[in-house]
Amino acid sequence: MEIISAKDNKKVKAARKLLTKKYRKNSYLIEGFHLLEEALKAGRQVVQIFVEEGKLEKLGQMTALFADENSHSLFELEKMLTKNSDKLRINVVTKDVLKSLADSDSPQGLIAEVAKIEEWLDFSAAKYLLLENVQDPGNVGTMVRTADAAGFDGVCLLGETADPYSPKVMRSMQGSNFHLPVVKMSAETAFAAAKKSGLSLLTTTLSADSVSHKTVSPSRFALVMGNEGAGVSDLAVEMADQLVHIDMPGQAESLNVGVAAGILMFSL
Ligand SMILES: C[S@@+](CC[C@H](N)C(=O)[O-])C[C@H]1O[C@@H](n2cnc3c(N)ncnc32)[C@H](O)[C@@H]1O
Repeated sequence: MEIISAKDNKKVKAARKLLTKKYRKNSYLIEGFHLLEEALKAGRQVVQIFVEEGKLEKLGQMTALFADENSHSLFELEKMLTKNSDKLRINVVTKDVLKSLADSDSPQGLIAEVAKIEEWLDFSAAKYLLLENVQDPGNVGTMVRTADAAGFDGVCLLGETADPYSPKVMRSMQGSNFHLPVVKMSAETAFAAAKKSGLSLLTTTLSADSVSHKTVSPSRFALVMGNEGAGVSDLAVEMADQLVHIDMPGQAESLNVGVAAGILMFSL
């Protein structure tokens, strides 16, 4: 198999072009074997892989572990790997080329292009996290990961919330997006649908009419977290069944949104 090195200027350029958003319709990039493993476990379709030279065998071993007849994409991947078919593109590159193609400084040996799927969320389960205009990718990814860890049933990204497919959000989700639905929606649709399905809308705000989270214990709820600067919208306040805050005995004006969400997701 051919190995693309930094000397193959044209090929490196072509690879970079393939990975740019413009040339990827309905797909996104992940980095590292761990995230590829999570994507494969979730049965996602892998479109192409850039793997560091010397790590092809690791890729083969890992994907072979997942290959089974119930998982078409994994089965295909394994078949492609062994038969070197051109359907799934596997590009072997030198370490420095991989680094130059990656978004992060340490892509951990691999970049994979994964096809997007249509995700759906109907609010029929017990616990949902709604992020309203949360802009920091690290905050968004961390909250999705925490929602997964705390056993939430889905996360809605409302308004101007950071794109879940951006490399930074993808990295900080650490594969949790493969465990629970992460869906973009308008705030109006999400609040109305959550309430219609009988969930209590718990809006976090530091306003004087909010109550301490220790006093609320809803059985099914949607928790609304707000923007890092402006907090939640007026609509989230109007539609709320309960306005809640975490008591802060110290002098800080507010908590980081990811920290507040973490406390609430593990205590409500
Ligand atoms: C930095 S705060 C926004 C502060 C904004 N000035 C306000 O009044 O809401 C960002 C988000 O973190 C959450 N948050 C921060 N501190 C909180 C607290 N003590 N209790 C509950 N949520 C909190 C809320 O979701 C808030 O919208």
